Amino acid sequence: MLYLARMDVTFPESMSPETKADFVAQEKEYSGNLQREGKMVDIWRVVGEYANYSVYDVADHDELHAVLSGFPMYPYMKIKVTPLAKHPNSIK
Ligand SMILES: O=C(O)C[C@H]1C=CC(=O)O1
Repeated sequence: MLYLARMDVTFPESMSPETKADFVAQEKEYSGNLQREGKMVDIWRVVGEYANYSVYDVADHDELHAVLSGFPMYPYMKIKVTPLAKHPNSIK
């Protein structure tokens, strides 16, 4: 099943730059692994915001929840998920 997720990240103002940098590095590794596994199909930055749109190809809602809640930044994210179905006009 395909899902579109929008993730907005907000760190507490009290978080140190070192801790933020550590989260960014952990996130990059986790995200890279998901992409290599084919579970994250794409990820795009929302221009001007600390947010992304990303597309997931996973078995079901439960697997998506496991993937999303595994992000190191998960406690600092607001996530909105939209399930995707094939559009009848798609030529792919
Ligand atoms: O930079 C971000 O958008 C936050 C984070 C969420 C997924 C990911 O790969 O990075």
